[in-house]
Amino acid sequence: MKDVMVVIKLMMAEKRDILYSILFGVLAGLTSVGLFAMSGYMISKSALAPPLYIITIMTATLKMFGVAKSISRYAERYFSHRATFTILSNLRVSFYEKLVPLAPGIFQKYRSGDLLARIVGDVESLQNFFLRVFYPPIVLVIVFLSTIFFTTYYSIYVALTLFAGLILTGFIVPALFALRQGKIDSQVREERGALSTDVTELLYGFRDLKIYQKLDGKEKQLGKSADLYVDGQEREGIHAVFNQSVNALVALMISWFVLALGAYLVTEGELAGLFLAMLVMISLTVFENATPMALFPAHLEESRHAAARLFSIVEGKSEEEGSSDQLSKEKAYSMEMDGVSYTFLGEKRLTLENIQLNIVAGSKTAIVGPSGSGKSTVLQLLLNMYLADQGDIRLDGSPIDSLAQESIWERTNVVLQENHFFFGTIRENLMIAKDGLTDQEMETALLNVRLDSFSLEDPVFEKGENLSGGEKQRMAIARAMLKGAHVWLLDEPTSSIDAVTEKQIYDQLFEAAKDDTLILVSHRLTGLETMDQIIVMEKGSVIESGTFDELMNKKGYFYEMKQIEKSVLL
Ligand SMILES: Nc1ncnc2c1ncn2[C@@H]1O[C@H](COP(=O)(O)OP(=O)(O)OP(=O)(O)O)[C@@H](O)[C@H]1O
Repeated sequence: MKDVMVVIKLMMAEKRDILYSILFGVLAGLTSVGLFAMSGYMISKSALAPPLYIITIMTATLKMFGVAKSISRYAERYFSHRATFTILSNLRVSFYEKLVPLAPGIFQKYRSGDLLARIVGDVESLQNFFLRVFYPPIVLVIVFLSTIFFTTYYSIYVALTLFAGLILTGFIVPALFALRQGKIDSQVREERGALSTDVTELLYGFRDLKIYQKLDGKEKQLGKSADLYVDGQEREGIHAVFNQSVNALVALMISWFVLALGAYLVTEGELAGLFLAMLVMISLTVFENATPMALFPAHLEESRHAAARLFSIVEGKSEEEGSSDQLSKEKAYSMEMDGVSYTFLGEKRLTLENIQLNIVAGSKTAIVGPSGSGKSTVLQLLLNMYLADQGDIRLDGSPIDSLAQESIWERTNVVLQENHFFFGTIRENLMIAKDGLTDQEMETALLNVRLDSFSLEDPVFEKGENLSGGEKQRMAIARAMLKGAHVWLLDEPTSSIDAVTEKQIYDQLFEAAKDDTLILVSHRLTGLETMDQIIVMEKGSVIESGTFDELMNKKGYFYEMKQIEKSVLL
């Protein structure tokens, strides 16, 4: 229920539309009852051949009720849907804001398809919360109680019958069906998550599945998930319609009972026959509002589950949480790690163990070591993408957890091993580096990374499919150069680039970063002579550090690696 309270809190931002929805909902309900009551009364009254002016007044009142009913029903739909869409949009924004600080750690816990199913599907399920759970019962109770109050004036017995009908169709019948509907709904949600996960797997792995001729198997699996989901939806639909039909049947039987009771009261002389048709019409109409209540528990359960599934992802994170200290925009900052250890979620072995690092502001550092030794993880920790399990990380002397994440990302030029490119043009992909970039700045950046054969108008396909590995890396470097921050975190930025181009790019890059702090993760050991510091990692630990000459003179691990590299290159 805690999660539903979060939704209610977000909903309350739309108080005005909620009030209008209730107000017009009540008006629509009352005018509808009034319209039918009047028509019932008019039929009986007309049979007694009243003067023409009475019939004219009654006809005019009937028309007035008809028009008022249509207008208020329209207004109710308008305000309730407007409120729903605004609430959904608030919900998406609030959820996204909570999700951002958790990324990319979130991908260790959830598969992307499942995340997508939650963000799209569960948020969408919550639209029923306001439309079908929150305000309709308020409207129903007000309309019903007003009608019952009106009916007591004519017959207390009919009023009591209507009251019993309200309890039966509004609460008892829906509660009887609620349990089974809840089970079906939760199955359908699971099936939706599974289908979404299978679809994303197939889309991401399409090429490899084709090459390894395993596409058929995956497609069959996807087909099965789709069939299960469709079957689930069918079951859900049938059960929902059955619930509504049973509720409608109960409502109809109560109207029959009102007719029989009314007829008996007329014969007993306790009710004027003139009002019998009116009371029956009232009963038929007032239950119109109660029939949708059959789905109330199902929608409530669905909303509760959807909210719980959604907020379980961001549990414990509130918007107020997080630090607000900022790093300086103007200058390069220092970075320190003191006894830092880190283990990936679900892993048993330590990924990083007791790391000591001291990166002086404005210095150039290389981190080298065999594949899997933890170099990239160090960069991720310095970016505050992952949180260290033990030890302290300080940026510019401040503990990393006292700094706003945004400020760290804003002050760093980052090139990771995998960089994302969006569908669009080269210009659009470069423009994400910084606001207000001019075409000339972007063209210079392309020239600096030797991509001047590209024009800013050239297309970029989804995930940069039409760019080679080296071109993608050069685009990523260009983007980092355009950002203009004073700290550089580069994770093997030129691994797919030929040696000549690599040298030219590094010349430009080191010139641009001459006063900045720079960390370069590299497999290659060439060109490290000018670095202020080289950190050598193995199996999650720093095993050596020093300048190029110091490490070569030491004749340790780095020296050995250098000898192997030389022998391979010769
Ligand atoms: N998301 C993850 N979940 C679990 N384990 C991970 C994850 N990412 C990396 N690892 C593991 O952590 C260890 C360190 O990985 P890391 O990427 O930091 O190494 P690296 O030195 O940068 O390697 P490479 O030079 O191949 O890029 C590896 O053993 C890797 O298997």
